[in-house]
Amino acid sequence: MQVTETPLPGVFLLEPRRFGDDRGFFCESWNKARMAEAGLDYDFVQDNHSMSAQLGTVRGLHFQSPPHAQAKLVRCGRGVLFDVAVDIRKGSPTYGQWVGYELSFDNGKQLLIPEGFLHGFATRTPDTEIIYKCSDYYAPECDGAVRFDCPDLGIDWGLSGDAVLSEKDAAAPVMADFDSPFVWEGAA
Ligand SMILES: Cc1cn([C@H]2C[C@H](O)[C@@H](COP(=O)(O)OP(=O)(O)O[C@H]3O[C@@H](C)C(=O)[C@@H](O)[C@H]3O)O2)c(=O)[nH]c1=O
Repeated sequence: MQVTETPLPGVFLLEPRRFGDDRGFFCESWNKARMAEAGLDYDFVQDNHSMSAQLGTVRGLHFQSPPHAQAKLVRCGRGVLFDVAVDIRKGSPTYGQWVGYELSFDNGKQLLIPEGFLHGFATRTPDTEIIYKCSDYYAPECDGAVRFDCPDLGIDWGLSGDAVLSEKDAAAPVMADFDSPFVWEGAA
């Protein structure tokens, strides 16, 4: 597993080693003990899998607030998506900054997003599947969102038309109207 920290400290790009043979490939997409040795010690308790039919679907930007905040380990099961993390920890030197990476079935890359970040993605192919591990269970009462196209964030999603959104995501507030429940606890 190649592990690379992104420009947002705490957010990591993971590239599992793929063992190819005549049948296809094999990879370990998560190995708790090995990742703990690399400093990424997470207890994931829920796996999520969604499919977005239309190219240009955006899900996000989402978070769960404490006491049910979630770290997530994200990968693409089919097609291509653009995955984004945004720092929303008040007082963080990188508050409001984002990183985005193309995750695809072909490249096998994964994004590790800790608590205190928004997460969202845009699909770059039809019928795109995302699979992600979460460090806490779904808690709808802690569910929150920020508009994916908030001008203060200025995320370049690479969309060629209007995004396909859920009603909930279309009604999400922009950063200026959003009071983050997360506070930066200092450099690790
Ligand atoms: C997230 C979630 C949803 N649901 C249900 C609630 C609802 O009826 C249906 C669809 O939920 P949503 O519209 O919130 O699904 P979606 O917009 O795909 O939400 C997800 O987006 C990505 C970007 C994330 O990071 C996730 O944490 C999650 O927020 O699934 C669960 O049962 N468990 C879950 O963990």
